[in-house]
Amino acid sequence: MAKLEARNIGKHFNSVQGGGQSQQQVSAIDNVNLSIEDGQFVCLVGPSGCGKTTFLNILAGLDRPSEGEVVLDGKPVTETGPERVMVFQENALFPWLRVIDNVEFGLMVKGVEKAKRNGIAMQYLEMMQLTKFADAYTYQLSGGMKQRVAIARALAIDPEVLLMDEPFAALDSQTRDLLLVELQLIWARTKKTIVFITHNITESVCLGDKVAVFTKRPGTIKKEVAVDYRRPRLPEDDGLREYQRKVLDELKGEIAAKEL
Ligand SMILES: Nc1ncnc2c1ncn2[C@@H]1O[C@H](COP(=O)(O)OP(=O)(O)OP(=O)(O)O)[C@@H](O)[C@H]1O
Repeated sequence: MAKLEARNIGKHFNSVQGGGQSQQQVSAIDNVNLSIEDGQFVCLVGPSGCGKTTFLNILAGLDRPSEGEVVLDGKPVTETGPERVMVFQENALFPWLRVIDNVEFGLMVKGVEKAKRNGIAMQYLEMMQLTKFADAYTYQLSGGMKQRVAIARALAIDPEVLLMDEPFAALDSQTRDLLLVELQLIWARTKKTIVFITHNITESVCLGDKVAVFTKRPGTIKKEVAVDYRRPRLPEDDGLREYQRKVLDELKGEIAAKEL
């Protein structure tokens, strides 16, 4: 049985036009089907505006589909739950809290007592090589460090599924390359199921067991490219080129040349 399954998901939004004069329905995604195994790393790629974030929000239970259903461990998902945690692109940390308090936050909400949550948070900060920065405020950190704090905060809650919306998009390429390897090591250690949106084809084949390629809006999955290559993978690995080409071939018809 799949860990997480999207069945015929569609989503329409009502968008207001002409200063509120008329309403138009925008179909963001249509008939999206995706089956994700326990512990699998799945990347989602597609043209801008094809509905990837909409789809991830629906997997998280942050939004409801207009059609279809999401099934987690055989049960329909109707709302958010502690077993699924989102990691956003940037600016998702609380700037008024220290790093350690950010990582402890979800545990505090769950009612875990102070000493225990501090121990758990320190363990994840150590995993992310941020122990020295536990007492720093987030404005004192680089972009890459902030994203590592965000990942530590998500892992500290011990979710079964991590839903990551372009978490490395705002990083410089050197930091991103380091985090690509770190994330694979953490994933191997924690055995989480991960769904990861990216615009970057290299990133998608470096991370994913499979890459689901979306069409342009209304987005639907046109192809799943399986990436059967050793880990940890480095973005510059020659063996990943054939998978990059496969993903690119699928994307070509969907994307304006300037986006490639
Ligand atoms: N709350 C909303 N109300 C109206 N339209 C919306 C809403 N959310 C998303 N949309 C529309 O749905 C479509 C898909 O948006 P979405 O953000 O999911 O795409 P995306 O693939 O994640 O885009 P990008 O790659 O640029 O981040 C877009 O046309 C967007 O304008």
